[in-house]
Amino acid sequence: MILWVLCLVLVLWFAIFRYRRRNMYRLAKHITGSKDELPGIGVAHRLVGNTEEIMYSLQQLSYESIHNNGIIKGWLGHILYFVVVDPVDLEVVLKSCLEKDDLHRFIRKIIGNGGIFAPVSIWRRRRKIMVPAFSPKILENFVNVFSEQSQILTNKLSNCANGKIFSIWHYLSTYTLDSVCETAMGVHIEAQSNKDLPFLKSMNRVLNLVTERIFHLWLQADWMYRLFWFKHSEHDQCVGVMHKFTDEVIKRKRASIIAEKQNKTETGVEFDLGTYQMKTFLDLLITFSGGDKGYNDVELREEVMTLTVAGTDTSAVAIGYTLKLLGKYPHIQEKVYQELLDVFEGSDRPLIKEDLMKLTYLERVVKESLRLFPPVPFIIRKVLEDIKLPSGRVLPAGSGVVVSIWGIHRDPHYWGPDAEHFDPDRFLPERLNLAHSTSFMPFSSGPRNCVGYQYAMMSIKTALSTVLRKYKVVGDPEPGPIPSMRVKLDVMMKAADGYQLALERRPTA
Ligand code: HEM
Repeated sequence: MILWVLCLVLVLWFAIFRYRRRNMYRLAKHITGSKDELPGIGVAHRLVGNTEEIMYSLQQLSYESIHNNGIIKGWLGHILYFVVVDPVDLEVVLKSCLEKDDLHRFIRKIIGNGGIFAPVSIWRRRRKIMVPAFSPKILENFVNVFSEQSQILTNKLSNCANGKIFSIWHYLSTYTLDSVCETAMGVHIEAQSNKDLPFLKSMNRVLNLVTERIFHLWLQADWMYRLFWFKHSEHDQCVGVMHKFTDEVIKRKRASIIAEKQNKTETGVEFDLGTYQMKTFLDLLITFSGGDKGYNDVELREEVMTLTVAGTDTSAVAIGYTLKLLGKYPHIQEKVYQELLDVFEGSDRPLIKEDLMKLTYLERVVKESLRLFPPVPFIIRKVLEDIKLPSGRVLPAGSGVVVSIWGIHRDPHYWGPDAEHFDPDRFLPERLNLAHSTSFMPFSSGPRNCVGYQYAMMSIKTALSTVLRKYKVVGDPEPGPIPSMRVKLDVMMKAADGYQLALERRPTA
Protein backbone atom coordinates (compact mmCIF):
# COMPACT_ATOMS: atom_id res chain seq x y z
CA MET A 1 0.00 0.00 0.00
CA ILE A 2 2.77 2.44 1.05
CA LEU A 3 4.60 1.55 -2.14
CA TRP A 4 1.51 2.39 -4.21
CA VAL A 5 1.14 5.75 -2.49
CA LEU A 6 4.81 6.49 -3.04
CA CYS A 7 4.50 5.60 -6.72
CA LEU A 8 1.41 7.78 -7.07
CA VAL A 9 3.16 10.73 -5.42
CA LEU A 10 6.12 10.24 -7.72
CA VAL A 11 3.95 10.10 -10.85
CA LEU A 12 2.04 13.19 -9.73
CA TRP A 13 5.26 15.09 -8.99
CA PHE A 14 6.62 14.14 -12.41
CA ALA A 15 3.40 15.20 -14.16
CA ILE A 16 3.46 18.61 -12.43
CA PHE A 17 7.17 19.00 -13.20
CA ARG A 18 6.54 18.29 -16.91
CA TYR A 19 3.45 20.51 -17.00
CA ARG A 20 5.32 23.48 -15.56
CA ARG A 21 8.00 23.08 -18.21
CA ARG A 22 5.60 22.42 -21.10
CA ASN A 23 6.71 25.57 -22.93
CA MET A 24 10.32 24.38 -22.89
CA TYR A 25 9.44 20.92 -24.25
CA ARG A 26 7.18 22.44 -26.93
CA LEU A 27 9.82 24.83 -28.23
CA ALA A 28 12.69 22.34 -27.90
CA LYS A 29 10.84 19.93 -30.22
CA HIS A 30 11.55 22.21 -33.18
CA ILE A 31 15.32 21.94 -32.80
CA THR A 32 17.23 18.80 -33.81
CA GLY A 33 18.84 16.84 -31.00
CA SER A 34 22.31 15.35 -30.91
CA LYS A 35 22.43 12.00 -32.71
CA ASP A 36 23.53 10.00 -29.68
CA GLU A 37 20.90 11.18 -27.19
CA LEU A 38 19.64 8.51 -24.81
CA PRO A 39 16.23 8.57 -23.10
CA GLY A 40 16.37 10.08 -19.61
CA ILE A 41 20.02 11.10 -19.62
CA GLY A 42 20.31 12.84 -23.00
CA VAL A 43 23.98 13.41 -23.84
CA ALA A 44 25.29 12.99 -20.27
CA HIS A 45 27.01 9.70 -21.23
CA ARG A 46 29.14 11.60 -23.76
CA LEU A 47 30.52 13.93 -21.12
CA VAL A 48 32.23 11.38 -18.94
CA GLY A 49 35.84 10.30 -19.01
CA ASN A 50 38.99 12.31 -18.63
CA THR A 51 39.41 15.96 -19.58
CA GLU A 52 40.68 15.00 -23.06
CA GLU A 53 37.68 12.77 -23.74
CA ILE A 54 35.26 15.44 -22.53
CA MET A 55 36.89 18.01 -24.82
CA TYR A 56 36.63 15.57 -27.73
CA SER A 57 32.90 15.06 -27.11
CA LEU A 58 32.28 18.79 -26.97
CA GLN A 59 34.18 19.23 -30.24
CA GLN A 60 32.02 16.53 -31.85
CA LEU A 61 28.86 18.25 -30.59
CA SER A 62 30.16 21.49 -32.15
CA TYR A 63 30.69 19.76 -35.51
CA GLU A 64 27.18 18.33 -35.29
CA SER A 65 25.93 21.85 -34.71
CA ILE A 66 27.83 23.10 -37.79
CA HIS A 67 26.19 20.37 -39.89
CA ASN A 68 22.76 21.20 -38.51
CA ASN A 69 22.60 24.86 -39.57
CA GLY A 70 24.42 26.14 -36.51
CA ILE A 71 22.43 24.68 -33.64
CA ILE A 72 21.68 21.38 -31.89
CA LYS A 73 20.05 20.59 -28.62
CA GLY A 74 21.34 18.25 -25.96
CA TRP A 75 19.68 17.24 -22.71
CA LEU A 76 21.84 16.69 -19.64
CA GLY A 77 19.27 14.74 -17.66
CA HIS A 78 16.46 17.28 -17.14
CA ILE A 79 18.62 20.29 -18.09
CA LEU A 80 18.33 21.52 -21.65
CA TYR A 81 21.31 23.00 -23.49
CA PHE A 82 21.74 24.25 -27.03
CA VAL A 83 25.14 24.12 -28.69
CA VAL A 84 25.18 27.13 -31.03
CA VAL A 85 27.79 28.02 -33.64
CA ASP A 86 25.80 30.30 -35.96
CA PRO A 87 27.44 33.75 -35.57
CA VAL A 88 24.31 35.66 -36.59
CA ASP A 89 22.21 33.93 -33.94
CA LEU A 90 25.04 34.24 -31.44
CA GLU A 91 25.23 37.99 -31.74
CA VAL A 92 21.68 38.12 -30.41
CA VAL A 93 22.37 35.50 -27.73
CA LEU A 94 25.45 37.33 -26.44
CA LYS A 95 23.57 40.63 -26.27
CA SER A 96 20.42 39.34 -24.62
CA CYS A 97 21.57 36.44 -22.40
CA LEU A 98 23.98 38.06 -19.97
CA GLU A 99 23.48 35.76 -16.98
CA LYS A 100 26.16 33.05 -16.61
CA ASP A 101 25.25 29.38 -16.23
CA ASP A 102 24.98 27.79 -12.77
CA LEU A 103 28.06 25.63 -13.43
CA HIS A 104 30.12 28.76 -12.80
CA ARG A 105 29.10 28.74 -9.15
CA PHE A 106 32.15 26.58 -8.39
CA ILE A 107 34.50 29.31 -9.62
CA ARG A 108 32.47 31.88 -7.67
CA LYS A 109 33.58 30.08 -4.53
CA ILE A 110 37.09 31.29 -5.32
CA ILE A 111 36.53 34.75 -6.72
CA GLY A 112 33.16 35.58 -5.12
CA ASN A 113 31.18 38.14 -7.08
CA GLY A 114 34.13 39.32 -9.15
CA GLY A 115 32.91 40.65 -12.53
CA ILE A 116 33.52 37.59 -14.69
CA PHE A 117 30.95 35.20 -13.21
CA ALA A 118 28.87 37.58 -11.08
CA PRO A 119 25.08 37.77 -11.41
CA VAL A 120 24.07 40.54 -13.84
CA SER A 121 22.76 42.79 -11.01
CA ILE A 122 26.26 42.96 -9.49
CA TRP A 123 28.23 42.66 -12.75
CA ARG A 124 26.80 45.86 -14.34
CA ARG A 125 28.32 48.22 -11.76
CA ARG A 126 31.59 46.27 -11.61
CA ARG A 127 31.97 46.30 -15.39
CA LYS A 128 31.42 50.08 -15.51
CA ILE A 129 34.21 50.56 -13.01
CA MET A 130 36.58 48.08 -14.65
CA VAL A 131 36.33 49.19 -18.30
CA PRO A 132 38.14 52.57 -17.89
CA ALA A 133 41.01 50.77 -16.15
CA PHE A 134 41.65 48.96 -19.45
CA SER A 135 41.84 52.07 -21.64
CA PRO A 136 44.70 51.97 -24.17
CA LYS A 137 46.51 54.91 -22.48
CA ILE A 138 46.67 52.98 -19.22
CA LEU A 139 47.59 49.68 -20.87
CA GLU A 140 50.52 51.26 -22.69
CA ASN A 141 52.23 51.73 -19.33
CA PHE A 142 52.18 47.99 -18.77
CA VAL A 143 54.32 47.14 -21.81
CA ASN A 144 57.47 47.75 -19.76
CA VAL A 145 56.27 45.17 -17.23
CA PHE A 146 55.61 42.61 -20.00
CA SER A 147 58.98 43.39 -21.53
CA GLU A 148 60.89 42.93 -18.25
CA GLN A 149 59.01 39.76 -17.37
CA SER A 150 59.62 38.38 -20.89
CA GLN A 151 63.36 38.95 -20.43
CA ILE A 152 63.19 36.91 -17.25
CA LEU A 153 61.24 34.21 -19.11
CA THR A 154 63.87 34.11 -21.85
CA ASN A 155 66.67 33.81 -19.31
CA LYS A 156 64.88 31.03 -17.48
CA LEU A 157 64.48 29.14 -20.76
CA SER A 158 68.19 29.22 -21.51
CA ASN A 159 68.77 25.92 -19.65
CA CYS A 160 66.19 24.21 -21.85
CA ALA A 161 67.43 25.51 -25.22
CA ASN A 162 69.34 22.34 -26.11
CA GLY A 163 67.08 20.81 -28.76
CA LYS A 164 65.54 18.38 -26.26
CA ILE A 165 61.79 18.16 -25.71
CA PHE A 166 60.45 19.68 -22.47
CA SER A 167 57.16 21.10 -21.18
CA ILE A 168 57.12 24.87 -21.41
CA TRP A 169 53.84 25.28 -19.52
CA HIS A 170 55.29 26.18 -16.13
CA TYR A 171 57.54 28.85 -17.68
CA LEU A 172 54.66 30.45 -19.53
CA SER A 173 52.13 30.39 -16.72
CA THR A 174 54.60 31.93 -14.27
CA TYR A 175 55.44 34.66 -16.83
CA THR A 176 51.74 35.58 -17.11
CA LEU A 177 51.18 35.31 -13.35
CA ASP A 178 54.12 37.62 -12.60
CA SER A 179 52.88 40.10 -15.21
CA VAL A 180 49.31 40.06 -13.94
CA CYS A 181 50.34 40.40 -10.28
CA GLU A 182 52.57 43.35 -11.07
CA THR A 183 50.01 45.15 -13.21
CA ALA A 184 46.95 44.22 -11.16
CA MET A 185 48.33 44.60 -7.65
CA GLY A 186 51.73 46.20 -8.02
CA VAL A 187 53.59 43.35 -6.36
CA HIS A 188 56.55 41.34 -7.58
CA ILE A 189 55.73 37.80 -6.56
CA GLU A 190 58.60 36.35 -8.61
CA ALA A 191 56.75 33.20 -9.54
CA GLN A 192 59.21 32.64 -12.40
CA SER A 193 62.01 32.18 -9.89
CA ASN A 194 60.04 30.43 -7.20
CA LYS A 195 58.33 27.21 -8.25
CA ASP A 196 56.93 26.51 -4.80
CA LEU A 197 55.19 29.83 -4.33
CA PRO A 198 52.12 29.11 -2.14
CA PHE A 199 49.88 31.49 -4.15
CA LEU A 200 50.76 29.76 -7.43
CA LYS A 201 50.47 26.24 -6.03
CA SER A 202 47.10 27.08 -4.49
CA MET A 203 45.76 28.67 -7.68
CA ASN A 204 46.76 25.70 -9.85
CA ARG A 205 45.41 23.16 -7.40
CA VAL A 206 42.10 24.90 -6.79
CA LEU A 207 41.47 25.23 -10.55
CA ASN A 208 42.04 21.47 -10.91
CA LEU A 209 39.60 20.80 -8.10
CA VAL A 210 37.00 23.07 -9.70
CA THR A 211 37.31 21.34 -13.10
CA GLU A 212 36.87 18.00 -11.39
CA ARG A 213 33.70 19.30 -9.70
CA ILE A 214 32.21 20.68 -12.88
CA PHE A 215 32.48 17.36 -14.70
CA HIS A 216 31.73 14.93 -11.87
CA LEU A 217 28.05 15.12 -11.05
CA TRP A 218 28.55 13.40 -7.68
CA LEU A 219 30.85 16.21 -6.50
CA GLN A 220 28.47 19.03 -7.41
CA ALA A 221 26.07 19.32 -4.45
CA ASP A 222 27.79 21.05 -1.53
CA TRP A 223 26.68 18.39 0.95
CA MET A 224 28.12 15.64 -1.27
CA TYR A 225 31.36 17.53 -1.68
CA ARG A 226 31.69 17.79 2.08
CA LEU A 227 31.62 13.99 2.24
CA PHE A 228 34.86 14.06 0.25
CA TRP A 229 36.35 15.94 3.18
CA PHE A 230 39.96 15.69 1.93
CA LYS A 231 39.07 17.45 -1.34
CA HIS A 232 36.78 19.91 0.40
CA SER A 233 39.37 20.91 2.98
CA GLU A 234 42.14 21.16 0.38
CA HIS A 235 39.86 23.39 -1.73
CA ASP A 236 39.16 25.69 1.23
CA GLN A 237 42.79 25.74 2.23
CA CYS A 238 43.89 26.83 -1.27
CA VAL A 239 41.21 29.52 -1.45
CA GLY A 240 42.34 30.69 2.01
CA VAL A 241 45.95 31.09 0.85
CA MET A 242 44.88 33.11 -2.21
CA HIS A 243 42.53 35.33 -0.21
CA LYS A 244 45.08 35.92 2.54
CA PHE A 245 47.69 37.04 0.04
CA THR A 246 45.31 39.39 -1.80
CA ASP A 247 43.90 40.82 1.45
CA GLU A 248 47.41 41.59 2.64
CA VAL A 249 48.17 43.48 -0.58
CA ILE A 250 44.92 45.46 -0.30
CA LYS A 251 45.58 46.29 3.34
CA ARG A 252 48.99 47.64 2.49
CA LYS A 253 47.67 49.52 -0.52
CA ARG A 254 45.08 51.26 1.68
CA ALA A 255 47.82 52.09 4.17
CA SER A 256 50.01 53.56 1.46
CA ILE A 257 47.12 55.72 0.21
CA ILE A 258 46.55 57.08 3.72
CA ALA A 259 50.27 57.66 4.13
CA GLU A 260 50.38 59.47 0.82
CA LYS A 261 47.50 61.66 1.84
CA GLN A 262 49.42 62.64 4.92
CA ASN A 263 52.21 63.70 2.61
CA LYS A 264 54.43 60.83 3.55
CA THR A 265 56.50 59.18 0.87
CA GLU A 266 55.65 55.61 -0.08
CA THR A 267 59.01 54.40 1.15
CA GLY A 268 57.83 55.37 4.63
CA VAL A 269 55.44 52.42 4.51
CA GLU A 270 57.09 49.09 5.05
CA PHE A 271 55.99 46.65 2.33
CA ASP A 272 57.64 43.29 2.19
CA LEU A 273 55.54 41.84 -0.66
CA GLY A 274 57.39 43.92 -3.21
CA THR A 275 57.54 47.37 -4.64
CA TYR A 276 54.48 49.32 -5.70
CA GLN A 277 54.09 50.79 -9.14
CA MET A 278 51.57 53.56 -9.40
CA LYS A 279 48.51 53.01 -11.54
CA THR A 280 48.13 49.33 -11.02
CA PHE A 281 44.59 48.01 -11.54
CA LEU A 282 44.19 48.05 -7.77
CA ASP A 283 44.91 51.81 -7.65
CA LEU A 284 42.57 52.40 -10.55
CA LEU A 285 39.74 50.31 -9.13
CA ILE A 286 39.96 52.15 -5.81
CA THR A 287 39.87 55.50 -7.60
CA PHE A 288 37.20 54.65 -10.19
CA SER A 289 34.89 53.04 -7.63
CA GLY A 290 34.86 56.27 -5.58
CA GLY A 291 37.96 56.20 -3.36
CA ASP A 292 37.08 55.92 0.35
CA LYS A 293 33.41 55.57 -0.50
CA GLY A 294 34.03 53.03 -3.27
CA TYR A 295 34.77 49.31 -3.15
CA ASN A 296 35.15 47.73 0.26
CA ASP A 297 37.99 45.29 0.88
CA VAL A 298 35.97 42.21 -0.08
CA GLU A 299 34.81 43.77 -3.36
CA LEU A 300 38.37 44.79 -4.15
CA ARG A 301 39.63 41.30 -3.43
CA GLU A 302 36.96 39.84 -5.71
CA GLU A 303 37.94 42.11 -8.57
CA VAL A 304 41.68 41.58 -8.19
CA MET A 305 41.19 37.81 -7.93
CA THR A 306 39.05 37.94 -11.08
CA LEU A 307 41.83 39.64 -12.99
CA THR A 308 44.38 37.15 -11.69
CA VAL A 309 42.32 34.08 -12.54
CA ALA A 310 40.98 35.46 -15.88
CA GLY A 311 44.29 36.87 -17.04
CA THR A 312 46.90 34.26 -16.13
CA ASP A 313 46.28 30.88 -17.75
CA THR A 314 44.35 32.33 -20.73
CA SER A 315 47.34 34.25 -22.06
CA ALA A 316 49.81 31.46 -21.19
CA VAL A 317 47.66 29.00 -23.15
CA ALA A 318 47.64 31.33 -26.18
CA ILE A 319 51.44 31.72 -26.09
CA GLY A 320 51.86 27.94 -25.71
CA TYR A 321 49.67 27.08 -28.71
CA THR A 322 51.40 29.68 -30.88
CA LEU A 323 54.85 28.30 -30.04
CA LYS A 324 53.72 24.75 -30.75
CA LEU A 325 52.21 25.81 -34.08
CA LEU A 326 55.41 27.61 -35.06
CA GLY A 327 57.33 24.39 -34.32
CA LYS A 328 54.96 22.59 -36.69
CA TYR A 329 55.32 25.16 -39.48
CA PRO A 330 59.01 26.21 -39.71
CA HIS A 331 58.42 28.40 -42.80
CA ILE A 332 55.89 30.50 -40.85
CA GLN A 333 58.30 30.72 -37.91
CA GLU A 334 61.01 31.99 -40.29
CA LYS A 335 58.68 34.76 -41.51
CA VAL A 336 58.03 35.76 -37.89
CA TYR A 337 61.77 35.80 -37.25
CA GLN A 338 62.44 37.93 -40.35
CA GLU A 339 59.89 40.46 -39.12
CA LEU A 340 61.61 40.52 -35.71
CA LEU A 341 64.99 41.10 -37.38
CA ASP A 342 63.47 43.99 -39.38
CA VAL A 343 61.75 45.65 -36.42
CA PHE A 344 64.63 45.26 -33.95
CA GLU A 345 67.30 45.67 -36.63
CA GLY A 346 69.20 42.73 -35.23
CA SER A 347 69.77 44.41 -31.84
CA ASP A 348 68.95 42.74 -28.52
CA ARG A 349 67.37 45.82 -26.96
CA PRO A 350 64.22 45.19 -24.90
CA LEU A 351 60.85 45.62 -26.60
CA ILE A 352 59.12 48.99 -26.25
CA LYS A 353 55.47 49.81 -26.87
CA GLU A 354 56.11 51.29 -30.35
CA ASP A 355 57.44 47.90 -31.53
CA LEU A 356 54.14 46.15 -30.90
CA MET A 357 52.32 48.05 -33.67
CA LYS A 358 55.01 47.04 -36.15
CA LEU A 359 54.74 43.30 -35.48
CA THR A 360 51.90 42.79 -37.93
CA TYR A 361 52.82 39.30 -39.14
CA LEU A 362 53.22 38.09 -35.56
CA GLU A 363 49.78 39.52 -34.84
CA ARG A 364 48.27 37.49 -37.70
CA VAL A 365 49.98 34.35 -36.39
CA VAL A 366 48.58 34.93 -32.90
CA LYS A 367 45.08 35.54 -34.27
CA GLU A 368 45.20 32.37 -36.37
CA SER A 369 46.39 30.44 -33.33
CA LEU A 370 43.50 31.91 -31.28
CA ARG A 371 41.10 30.93 -34.06
CA LEU A 372 42.12 27.28 -34.23
CA PHE A 373 42.93 26.88 -30.53
CA PRO A 374 40.81 29.35 -28.55
CA PRO A 375 41.87 29.23 -24.87
CA VAL A 376 38.21 29.64 -23.85
CA PRO A 377 36.48 27.26 -26.29
CA PHE A 378 32.99 27.47 -24.78
CA ILE A 379 30.91 30.05 -22.94
CA ILE A 380 27.68 29.05 -21.25
CA ARG A 381 24.84 31.53 -20.75
CA LYS A 382 21.39 31.15 -19.22
CA VAL A 383 18.21 31.83 -21.20
CA LEU A 384 15.89 33.66 -18.78
CA GLU A 385 13.04 34.31 -21.22
CA ASP A 386 12.12 32.86 -24.63
CA ILE A 387 14.35 34.37 -27.27
CA LYS A 388 13.68 34.41 -30.99
CA LEU A 389 16.87 34.15 -33.04
CA PRO A 390 17.41 35.74 -36.47
CA SER A 391 17.30 32.22 -37.98
CA GLY A 392 13.70 31.98 -36.73
CA ARG A 393 14.47 29.38 -34.05
CA VAL A 394 13.30 30.04 -30.50
CA LEU A 395 15.34 29.23 -27.39
CA PRO A 396 13.03 28.55 -24.47
CA ALA A 397 13.33 30.17 -21.04
CA GLY A 398 15.04 27.88 -18.55
CA SER A 399 17.51 26.43 -21.04
CA GLY A 400 21.25 27.12 -21.38
CA VAL A 401 23.27 28.13 -24.45
CA VAL A 402 26.71 26.70 -25.04
CA VAL A 403 28.42 29.24 -27.28
CA SER A 404 30.96 27.08 -29.09
CA ILE A 405 33.85 29.37 -29.97
CA TRP A 406 35.66 26.23 -31.11
CA GLY A 407 32.86 25.49 -33.59
CA ILE A 408 32.37 29.07 -34.83
CA HIS A 409 36.07 29.30 -35.66
CA ARG A 410 36.05 26.09 -37.68
CA ASP A 411 32.80 26.54 -39.54
CA PRO A 412 33.46 26.19 -43.32
CA HIS A 413 30.35 28.33 -44.02
CA TYR A 414 32.28 31.32 -42.67
CA TRP A 415 35.93 30.30 -43.01
CA GLY A 416 35.81 28.40 -46.29
CA PRO A 417 36.69 24.78 -47.15
CA ASP A 418 40.17 25.27 -45.65
CA ALA A 419 38.74 26.31 -42.26
CA GLU A 420 40.92 23.74 -40.43
CA HIS A 421 44.17 24.88 -42.09
CA PHE A 422 46.73 26.95 -40.20
CA ASP A 423 47.06 29.99 -42.45
CA PRO A 424 47.93 33.26 -40.67
CA ASP A 425 47.57 35.24 -43.91
CA ARG A 426 43.84 34.71 -43.87
CA PHE A 427 43.97 37.68 -41.44
CA LEU A 428 45.54 39.95 -44.08
CA PRO A 429 43.20 42.96 -44.42
CA GLU A 430 42.70 42.27 -48.14
CA ARG A 431 41.81 38.61 -47.49
CA LEU A 432 39.83 38.89 -44.28
CA ASN A 433 36.26 39.27 -45.33
CA LEU A 434 34.31 38.14 -42.32
CA ALA A 435 30.69 37.73 -43.30
CA HIS A 436 29.88 38.41 -39.68
CA SER A 437 31.95 40.02 -36.93
CA THR A 438 31.16 37.25 -34.43
CA SER A 439 32.71 34.61 -36.73
CA PHE A 440 35.99 35.39 -34.95
CA MET A 441 35.60 35.88 -31.23
CA PRO A 442 38.29 34.33 -29.05
CA PHE A 443 37.53 37.09 -26.54
CA SER A 444 33.75 36.65 -26.91
CA SER A 445 31.47 39.44 -28.07
CA GLY A 446 28.73 41.74 -26.79
CA PRO A 447 28.41 43.63 -23.50
CA ARG A 448 30.04 40.85 -21.46
CA ASN A 449 33.05 40.25 -23.68
CA CYS A 450 36.62 40.08 -22.37
CA VAL A 451 37.76 43.44 -21.01
CA GLY A 452 41.35 42.24 -21.10
CA TYR A 453 41.70 41.53 -24.84
CA GLN A 454 44.08 44.38 -25.64
CA TYR A 455 46.09 43.69 -22.50
CA ALA A 456 46.27 40.02 -23.52
CA MET A 457 47.40 40.75 -27.08
CA MET A 458 50.14 43.07 -25.78
CA SER A 459 51.38 40.55 -23.25
CA ILE A 460 51.26 37.63 -25.72
CA LYS A 461 53.06 39.52 -28.50
CA THR A 462 55.72 40.81 -26.11
CA ALA A 463 56.47 37.36 -24.71
CA LEU A 464 56.49 35.66 -28.12
CA SER A 465 58.72 38.25 -29.76
CA THR A 466 61.20 38.19 -26.87
CA VAL A 467 61.42 34.40 -26.85
CA LEU A 468 61.52 34.01 -30.65
CA ARG A 469 64.31 36.55 -31.08
CA LYS A 470 66.52 34.31 -29.02
CA TYR A 471 65.23 30.79 -29.65
CA LYS A 472 63.90 28.68 -32.48
CA VAL A 473 61.15 26.11 -31.85
CA VAL A 474 62.31 22.86 -33.47
CA GLY A 475 61.51 19.26 -34.03
CA ASP A 476 57.83 18.67 -34.73
CA PRO A 477 57.04 19.63 -38.36
CA GLU A 478 53.47 18.91 -39.44
CA PRO A 479 53.15 17.02 -42.77
CA GLY A 480 49.99 18.87 -43.85
CA PRO A 481 48.23 22.21 -43.41
CA ILE A 482 45.94 20.90 -40.64
CA PRO A 483 47.75 21.01 -37.32
CA SER A 484 47.12 18.03 -35.09
CA MET A 485 47.12 18.74 -31.39
CA ARG A 486 45.71 16.75 -28.48
CA VAL A 487 43.70 19.08 -26.27
CA LYS A 488 41.91 18.80 -22.94
CA LEU A 489 39.34 20.88 -21.08
CA ASP A 490 40.87 22.07 -17.81
CA VAL A 491 38.70 25.15 -17.02
CA MET A 492 40.08 26.33 -20.36
CA MET A 493 41.34 24.37 -23.36
CA LYS A 494 44.96 23.30 -22.87
CA ALA A 495 47.38 21.12 -24.83
CA ALA A 496 47.16 17.63 -23.35
CA ASP A 497 50.94 17.19 -23.44
CA GLY A 498 51.65 20.24 -21.23
CA TYR A 499 52.99 22.20 -24.23
CA GLN A 500 55.94 19.99 -24.98
CA LEU A 501 58.38 21.40 -27.51
CA ALA A 502 62.09 21.79 -28.15
CA LEU A 503 64.08 25.02 -28.39
CA GLU A 504 67.40 25.84 -29.99
CA ARG A 505 69.37 29.02 -29.43
CA ARG A 506 69.51 31.33 -32.47
CA PRO A 507 73.12 31.82 -33.64
CA THR A 508 72.88 35.60 -33.12
CA ALA A 509 71.47 35.26 -29.59
C1 HEM B 1 44.23 35.06 -24.64
C2 HEM B 1 43.81 35.57 -23.52
C3 HEM B 1 42.37 35.71 -23.13
C4 HEM B 1 41.26 35.12 -23.67
C5 HEM B 1 41.19 34.14 -24.83
C6 HEM B 1 40.12 35.60 -22.92
C7 HEM B 1 38.81 35.24 -23.18
C8 HEM B 1 37.74 35.65 -22.42
C9 HEM B 1 36.41 35.20 -22.63
C10 HEM B 1 35.96 34.22 -23.72
C11 HEM B 1 35.63 35.79 -21.70
C12 HEM B 1 34.17 35.49 -21.44
C13 HEM B 1 33.23 36.45 -22.00
C14 HEM B 1 31.82 35.96 -22.03
O1 HEM B 1 31.29 35.31 -21.13
O2 HEM B 1 31.20 36.28 -23.02
C15 HEM B 1 36.48 36.65 -20.90
C16 HEM B 1 36.04 37.45 -19.87
C17 HEM B 1 36.87 38.24 -19.12
N1 HEM B 1 38.23 38.38 -19.25
FE1 HEM B 1 39.38 37.51 -20.66
N2 HEM B 1 40.56 36.46 -21.95
C18 HEM B 1 41.92 36.57 -22.04
C19 HEM B 1 42.74 37.34 -21.27
C20 HEM B 1 42.33 38.18 -20.27
C21 HEM B 1 43.20 39.03 -19.50
C22 HEM B 1 44.70 39.14 -19.69
C23 HEM B 1 42.41 39.69 -18.59
C24 HEM B 1 42.80 40.68 -17.54
C25 HEM B 1 43.99 41.02 -17.17
C26 HEM B 1 41.05 39.23 -18.80
C27 HEM B 1 39.96 39.65 -18.06
C28 HEM B 1 38.68 39.25 -18.29
C29 HEM B 1 37.55 39.72 -17.49
C30 HEM B 1 37.59 40.68 -16.32
C31 HEM B 1 36.41 39.10 -18.03
C32 HEM B 1 34.97 39.28 -17.56
C33 HEM B 1 34.26 40.30 -18.39
C34 HEM B 1 32.84 40.52 -17.95
O3 HEM B 1 32.13 39.56 -17.61
O4 HEM B 1 32.43 41.69 -17.95
N3 HEM B 1 41.04 38.34 -19.83
N4 HEM B 1 37.76 36.54 -21.35
